[in-house]
Amino acid sequence: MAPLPISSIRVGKIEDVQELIKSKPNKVPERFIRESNERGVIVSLKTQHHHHIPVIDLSKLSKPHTHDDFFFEILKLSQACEDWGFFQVINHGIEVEVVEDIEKVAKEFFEMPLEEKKKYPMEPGTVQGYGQAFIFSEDQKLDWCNMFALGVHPPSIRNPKLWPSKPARFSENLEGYSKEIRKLCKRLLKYIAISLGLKEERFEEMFGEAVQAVRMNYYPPCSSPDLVLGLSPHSDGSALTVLQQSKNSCVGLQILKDNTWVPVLPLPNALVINIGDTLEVLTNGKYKSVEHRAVTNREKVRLTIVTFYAPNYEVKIEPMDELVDDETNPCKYRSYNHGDYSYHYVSNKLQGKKSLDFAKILN
Ligand SMILES: COC(=O)C(/C=C/C1=C(C)CCCC1(C)C)=C/O[C@H]1C=C(C)C(=O)O1
Ligand SMILES: O=C(O)CCC(=O)C(=O)O
Ligand SMILES: [Fe+2]
Repeated sequence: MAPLPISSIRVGKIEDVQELIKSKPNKVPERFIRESNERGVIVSLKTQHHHHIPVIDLSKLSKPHTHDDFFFEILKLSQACEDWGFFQVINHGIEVEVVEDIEKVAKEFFEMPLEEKKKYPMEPGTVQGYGQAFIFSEDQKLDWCNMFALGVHPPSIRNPKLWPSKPARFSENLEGYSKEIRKLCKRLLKYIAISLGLKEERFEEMFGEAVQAVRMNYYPPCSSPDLVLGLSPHSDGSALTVLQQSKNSCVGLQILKDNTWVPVLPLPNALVINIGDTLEVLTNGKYKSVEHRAVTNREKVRLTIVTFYAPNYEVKIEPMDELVDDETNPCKYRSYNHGDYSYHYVSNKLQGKKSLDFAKILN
């Protein structure tokens, strides 16, 4: 996947949000202020009667007591993927230390002086390194967030110069964490295949050497959270995304359901999973990639660690034959190469589900 030509992109000054609040804690620069229709309203969990995203107990799938337990959980999973595009997993089997260790080094990374973080810059037109991704013009609004993103697997997508030497255990912890998350993604894809009535290796065989990337999002507190967004609305280009919210995290992630922004309540020791654009295409729209965004709050920092898991760039993507029926369920997306979609995805600003127009067959 070739980077964009840097010389053609003028993005203006991108202020570092952590530095901004140190020097002017009560000021929100114009470039962060959203139009009134897109502002991040914080939806209180106490006063609103929300439905919450489904919770899947993975121990019921890996060690079911009965056949019924297994199939009930698979049914819950298929409903979660169809109706929500999001769910949380509990009893996922990843050791608490692995989850805590990555959070610790991520926090330490963001808390280092700017000069140190600037050694790993995200250049305009690229998506790896420290900075703000998906900015392509001088008048584009900025998110109230600092990001650090790295390609992890296969090794060919890594840029070793961007793997930081400080904090000391950053790379070691990220390697360990990524191995565990990769195993989890493979397991989830097996269960998702079963939920679709497919053989369990279907996705693993199709994906080849899957691409895996990580993005750490650090949302500093904001004096006017109602004017800004932590992260613009988007769907993920991946097949699956795994999101870890920091321990004792406040609510920040919201998903768009029936035209309402629904907050995702952080649960202890749970991971949030969402269906990406690639699974939406493969399932011919049966499972949906759902638009989501992050909002900020006045008091607390929020940190999330997000893994994108996707097929190898060489893989041809198209709705699976089993999920297409010319009469009752016609094909909604064209075939394309996953590398081309990745390039398209990262060369456009985050804008709801717009990236998927790339693949839609318009009637
Ligand atoms: C919100 O999405 C992203 O930040 C993102 C970026 C992923 C990537 C890196 C950080 C480095 C290596 C390449 C890659 C593009 C995977 C989303 O990635 C999605 C988009 C596609 C397409 C995909 O495969 O993952
Ligand atoms: O930080 C969050 O809550 C959302 C992050 C996210 O959606 C992303 O990084 O793609
Ligand atoms: Fe996302």
